[in-house]
Amino acid sequence: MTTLTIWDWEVEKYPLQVGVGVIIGGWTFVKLVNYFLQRSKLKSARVRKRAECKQAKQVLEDQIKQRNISKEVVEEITNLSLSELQSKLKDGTLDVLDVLHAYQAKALECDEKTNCIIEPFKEAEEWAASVKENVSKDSPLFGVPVSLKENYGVEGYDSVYGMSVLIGKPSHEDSVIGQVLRSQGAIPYVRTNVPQTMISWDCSNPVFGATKNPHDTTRTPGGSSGGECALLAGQGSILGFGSDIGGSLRIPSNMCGTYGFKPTVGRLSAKGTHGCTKGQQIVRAAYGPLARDVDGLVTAMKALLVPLMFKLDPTVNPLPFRTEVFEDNRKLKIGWYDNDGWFTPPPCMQRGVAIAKAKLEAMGHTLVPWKPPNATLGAELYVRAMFSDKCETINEMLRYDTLDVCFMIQYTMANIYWPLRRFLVFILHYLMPSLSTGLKAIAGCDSAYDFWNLAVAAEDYRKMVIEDWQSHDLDAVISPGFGCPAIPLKTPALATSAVSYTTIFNVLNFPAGSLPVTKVNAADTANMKDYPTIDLAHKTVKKGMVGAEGLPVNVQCITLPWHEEQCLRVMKDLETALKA
Ligand SMILES: CCCCCCCC/C=C\CCCCCCCC(N)=O
Repeated sequence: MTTLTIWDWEVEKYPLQVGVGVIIGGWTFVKLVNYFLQRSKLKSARVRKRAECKQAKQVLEDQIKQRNISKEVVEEITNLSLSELQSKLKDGTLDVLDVLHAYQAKALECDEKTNCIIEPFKEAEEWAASVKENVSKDSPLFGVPVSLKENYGVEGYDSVYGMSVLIGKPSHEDSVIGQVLRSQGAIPYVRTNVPQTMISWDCSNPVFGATKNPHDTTRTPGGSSGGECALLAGQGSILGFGSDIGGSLRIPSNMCGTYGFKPTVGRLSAKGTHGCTKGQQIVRAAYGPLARDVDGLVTAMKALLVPLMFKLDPTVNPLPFRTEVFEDNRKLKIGWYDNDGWFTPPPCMQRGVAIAKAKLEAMGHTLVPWKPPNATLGAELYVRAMFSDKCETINEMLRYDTLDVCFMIQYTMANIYWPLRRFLVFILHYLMPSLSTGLKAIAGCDSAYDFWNLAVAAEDYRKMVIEDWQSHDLDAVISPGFGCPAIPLKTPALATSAVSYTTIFNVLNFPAGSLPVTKVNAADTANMKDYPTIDLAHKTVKKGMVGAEGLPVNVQCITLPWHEEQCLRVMKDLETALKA
């Protein structure tokens, strides 16, 4: 009888070992082949998607060339404020199509510099014609071109947010915000870039690449509504719409010197929008406007808070815009803080608050020191909620994908094996306490029981902060716009702790807006010599501040839930005082 030998093994002698070996080897081989096949499928999808979007931009560019619209006209139109543009569209001095064409041209110019646009809407021209035909000139957004963050669903377009697995899965309907905007005469014309997963304050992904800051293209525009703010700051948009689950409307506003407003969750509809944390209900995403001035934010809120939105999405609070609250001129008691005790912002951010405080005081308001108690607990609750599923939803989506640098640190921290995590949490507690807290919190929840307790802890935290706020009889609060101004591309993930200035108002679900107050100056950078470098985040910010002169510095205005109009009123007062 002949003996079957495999690599000198005699099968008859070791049948079990050989059998197990063949099964394990075969399984590994199949898994590996599948892994590489899936990866290459996703790579092809990315290549195809990029090519399609590039082609759509090229088609638009060719149309713009044919239209022969002069650079002067483009500048003239795109330099108008929203209220100027509205009145010229209304009285017919400007035509809806000319305005659209000017913004399309300007948007492509911005994109060339910052890579802020994913793609133009092919139907924009058609939509503009329909507005001219069917929408009254008295409608609040008659003929106003608007840009949309990529996670707003638009029929026929896929919302990918940097996850290749979502390519080729288009939305079947428009978001409610998109529908209301169009009913009010607005014309969506481009969709803008975001960071992979949108759980990052940078703005890059493996599908569309990195968006850059128009003030300094070596720096981040912030995120996750980074494409929107880069476009607004470059005058390529007059009104944009984004989302905010940790500062995504306010962080890029701070980095790009634009205006952003995050309402209470449920004031504006989330229906028809996308994101990978939809199942996480402790800290929910808010949707809101981005603009070039406070009036732009107010116009957008007024245009959206209408019966059509309440009908299309009966889950929102049917509260129309309360103009009497926005226009009230009662003097207010406003709390202020420039350090939350969790992350030390650089001097420019503290100077921004000092400027805002002085301006508001000069207007007759009373400013008192106040900060949300226990910012460390606020940060911990935020991270634990965001990763309460132990990152499984995202892990599943990214299984065969290329990981972007903007999400690499969060991903790695969330996926560390538990014995190593425990060890690192213990060691880092003595070396870098905030990183230790973050690493512990990012482990998420072990059970539904654990998740319920987290929900209770978040509720208790909200109650405690509201009580403290009310015991000081505050109408509003001002704070740094973020933990730092724009830092170099690819470095935000190393300074994630700086998000505590914005994430806290997502945990609390308070309305919060961001507006520019000043720019980084030479004294600010010189004062960095005393800046603490206690951990990686502070070190990253200190390094990032080199050469930061001229970058925008924003402040945040915050009010209690559902007091959007009062928040916008404080922003308006501050803007007026700054411009005086
Ligand atoms: C708030 C404290 C951060 C502790 C640092 C360590 C853990 C990092 C984990 C998650 C941070 C998520 C940052 C989200 C920024 C999201 C902006 C947005 N989409 O609204």
